[in-house]
Amino acid sequence: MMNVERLTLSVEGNTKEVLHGITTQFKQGEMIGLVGPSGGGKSTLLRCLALRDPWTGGDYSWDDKKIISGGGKGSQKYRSKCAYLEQNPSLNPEKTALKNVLIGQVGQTSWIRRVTGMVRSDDYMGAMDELEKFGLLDKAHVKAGKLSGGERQRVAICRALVHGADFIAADEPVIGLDPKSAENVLGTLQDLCKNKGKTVIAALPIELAERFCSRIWGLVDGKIELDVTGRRLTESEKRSIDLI
Ligand SMILES: Nc1ncnc2c1ncn2[C@@H]1O[C@H](COP(=O)(O)OP(=O)(O)OP(=O)(O)O)[C@@H](O)[C@H]1O
Repeated sequence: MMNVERLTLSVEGNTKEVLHGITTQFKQGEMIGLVGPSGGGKSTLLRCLALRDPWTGGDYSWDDKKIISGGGKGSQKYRSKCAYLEQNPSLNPEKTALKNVLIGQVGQTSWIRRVTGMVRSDDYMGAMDELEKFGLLDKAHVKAGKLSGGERQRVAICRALVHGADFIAADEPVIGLDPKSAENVLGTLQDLCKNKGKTVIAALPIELAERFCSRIWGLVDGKIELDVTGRRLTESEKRSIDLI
């Protein structure tokens, strides 16, 4: 169980509060769709939950282990358990899919590993196994710059898992993908939650959130105004969070 208490995030020298004391809980195996109007704070919340941005205030615990107390960013040990997937995954276009997976993501893996590129042979096997599971074995030696959007996103998911992610925060992970690739990526994330006990929170258009997620958070003006499990939103709920 992840417990978020009074999460606040201020920017511009603490003069502008973007997240206003969010308190919530989520658990392993959940896939949560984050919806809401533009500028409501979705990306900011995802970055905070994935320990990429320091919290201005609040407490964060996982299974009763305190990760953040009164603000801050948490330790590298926990950061490596979280992955942050961007719209456009930041892969090195000159390196192969395999190498990108092995080296890891900024924030999730240590800089030494990324600078030296040093890997052990069992890391190599683990990465190839994971690429195979995602149907990317034939792309392992292709440079990331030559992969399609959906393939790049799946390489990024693979990379997150190889480096031990239990929690994936995804910021509009399928924007710009064709419907089939989008389904493929979201199906992959759904499967990780249902069958591997991973936790995913993803900013998504409402139609996709309703189709793929077990729970929906409506974020408006830095607050979770709606929290619905196991069903679609009603018209009046959609209206209440400015979606229609
Ligand atoms: N570092 C920053 N400096 C100044 N303002 C910021 C910063 N980070 C976020 N904001 C502001 O916080 C608000 C929330 O931004 P955020 O990107 O989290 O919203 P969002 O819901 O993801 O929007 P969108 O759906 O358009 O991507 C916006 O008004 C944004 O301008």
